[in-house]
Amino acid sequence: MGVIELDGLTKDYGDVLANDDVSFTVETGEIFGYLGPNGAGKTTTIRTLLGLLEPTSGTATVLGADIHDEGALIDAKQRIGYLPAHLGFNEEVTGADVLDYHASVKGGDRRDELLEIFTPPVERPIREYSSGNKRMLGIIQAFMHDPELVIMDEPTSGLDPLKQEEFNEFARNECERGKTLFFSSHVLSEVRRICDRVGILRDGQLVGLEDVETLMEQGGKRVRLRTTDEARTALTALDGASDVQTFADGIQFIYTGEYNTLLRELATHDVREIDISEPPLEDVFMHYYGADGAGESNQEVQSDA
Ligand SMILES: Nc1ncnc2c1ncn2[C@@H]1O[C@H](COP(=O)(O)OP(=O)(O)OP(=O)(O)O)[C@@H](O)[C@H]1O
Repeated sequence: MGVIELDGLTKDYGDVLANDDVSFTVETGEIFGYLGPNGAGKTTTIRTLLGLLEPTSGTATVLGADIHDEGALIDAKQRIGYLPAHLGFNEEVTGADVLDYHASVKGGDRRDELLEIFTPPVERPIREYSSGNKRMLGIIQAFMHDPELVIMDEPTSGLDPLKQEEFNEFARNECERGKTLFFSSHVLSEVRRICDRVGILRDGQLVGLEDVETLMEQGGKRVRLRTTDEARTALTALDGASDVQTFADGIQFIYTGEYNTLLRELATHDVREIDISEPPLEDVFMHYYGADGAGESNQEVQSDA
């Protein structure tokens, strides 16, 4: 049995179908990234998994507990850490007070160890915290009772790049210790660095479920070159060439076709400069995010019109 299993999970808010028949399984020891643009329905899934929202239909289990079974879910939550997107700490108490309370409810064996890595000013009242300090306090709270599973909604938002990197390293170490991490994100580069597998959500529907390596392979290569007009026409007509951009003396395109075909075509032209690299993750995800490959922003423009 998976650590998290979703089976046809659906949440209809009335005017928005935020989760539409979502099914997937997260296995023990995985770092699973739950990806999607703003408003895709990630938070809705997370809150449903934790029993904070009632699904319209479908079900899920978390550490074997059915989300409709309140008692079982309460027991399971002793072994789950949760980092919400919006940290609703009482602003008047100190960070230490928050951690003391959490320790009294769920335990806090790892508190000191975590405070060595994440460094909120625990003696100060929360109202004096920056958003990064609040996030670090939230991370400590999520992990301090050494849970088997940690569910996080945008865990690195507000952290500076150095702390983000420390979080990534910490997450990988947790995974090696056999912990399972499930987190939502739209920061694609962090997903590349730390996730084993991703589920991609768009308009409430799961549109992709891949391991990260496969995702990157499917993304092809970005080819950028300076060449002649005639070569530009021939190269961009190749099977597997897409997202063509033209510059004054060159072109760039994404290539998912046969490498030998590309190399043979290149050899027949005057190529003055060439760079073949991994495409930006945004491009890899674009065909999942956008209905016609054009992406969310375009859809928003259309719907506003
Ligand atoms: N309580 C609610 N009542 C009505 N609609 C809601 C409610 N909560 C969320 N929604 C809508 O459901 C959709 C999914 O929202 P959700 O917060 O789950 O997305 P998300 O992927 O977590 O977005 P973000 O990355 O911006 O946090 C959005 O269109 C949102 O406006």
